Amino acid sequence: MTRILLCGANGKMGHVIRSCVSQRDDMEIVAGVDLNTAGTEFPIYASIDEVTETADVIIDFSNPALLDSLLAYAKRTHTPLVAATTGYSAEQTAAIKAASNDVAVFFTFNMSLGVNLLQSLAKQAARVLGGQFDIEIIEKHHNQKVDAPSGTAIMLAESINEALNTPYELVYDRHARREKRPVNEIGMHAVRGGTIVGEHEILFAGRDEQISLKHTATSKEVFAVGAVNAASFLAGCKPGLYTMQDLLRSTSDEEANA
Ligand SMILES: NC(=O)C1=CN([C@@H]2O[C@H](COP(=O)(O)OP(=O)(O)OC[C@H]3O[C@@H](n4cnc5c(N)ncnc54)[C@H](OP(=O)(O)O)[C@@H]3O)[C@@H](O)[C@H]2O)C=CC1
Ligand SMILES: O=C(O)C1=N[C@H](C(=O)O)C[C@H](O)C1
Repeated sequence: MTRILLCGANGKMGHVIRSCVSQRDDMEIVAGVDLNTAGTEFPIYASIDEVTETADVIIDFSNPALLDSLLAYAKRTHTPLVAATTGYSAEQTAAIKAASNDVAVFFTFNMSLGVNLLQSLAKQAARVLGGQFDIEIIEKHHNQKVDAPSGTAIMLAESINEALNTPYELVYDRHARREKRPVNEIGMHAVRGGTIVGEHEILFAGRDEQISLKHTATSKEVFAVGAVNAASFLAGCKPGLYTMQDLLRSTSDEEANA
């Protein structure tokens, strides 16, 4: 039985993770961390330092404000961490990666299978079209989202830059500019409204032709299933930085050996 410590346990994703775990007989949530400690079937603490239960893995869908104590706890207790929160500064992202020297960390800004494929398709398109087509990333999310642009949009832009010979500049705001668009930039656009779960489109716009790559999530379950599978994979892993690619590889290895 894999024992989970769930950070952000009373948030939107926290509730979907709880429902997802309740449908599995190989996992249980032993404790939670959240600013809202309203009681449930397991104890929820306001601070991670108050947690007394031992867990095999942490799943974090909370807020960047928790990061320092979260990483300290994971390292101190040698508990692998599935890091799913977004909105980090560059320094915080570097701290997550550095923590993986001491403890297993699964880090991605998007737990869905489809976005993982979108990332490689975007890289492939950028290799062919870079320097000729303008690249714009448009993401759409619900009106409760606090960070912009989304972590996924940043992750997609970084993947595109890995594929290009010279990285493009990420441009977040053109409202004060009075100049034509140079080709070596990626325009980043965040739309917020209603209950949109999550949409990411990469537009490659060339002369008289356009290619659009797009992923739409229609429920938060796609993220929860990915995170719970990642937790099951990560529990017991040695220190290191793990991504969706590692999870997919382990799943296909298991299928091949079955
Ligand atoms: N990687 C992925 O695939 C996905 C990532 N996410 C990311 O996960 C995060 C959570 O999303 P969502 O569930 O929608 O957000 P919510 O705001 O609904 O949930 C976050 C929860 O964390 C709590 N919280 C805030 N600050 C702290 C803190 N310092 N310590 C402990 N708990 C805290 C919040 O409490 P309170 O409400 O009182 O502030 C809230 O209950 C976001 O960053 C989001 O972008 C979301 C979906 C998919
Ligand atoms: O806040 C959300 O809801 C989501 N956040 C993630 C992000 O910022 O990329 C992933 C997903 O699109 C949902």
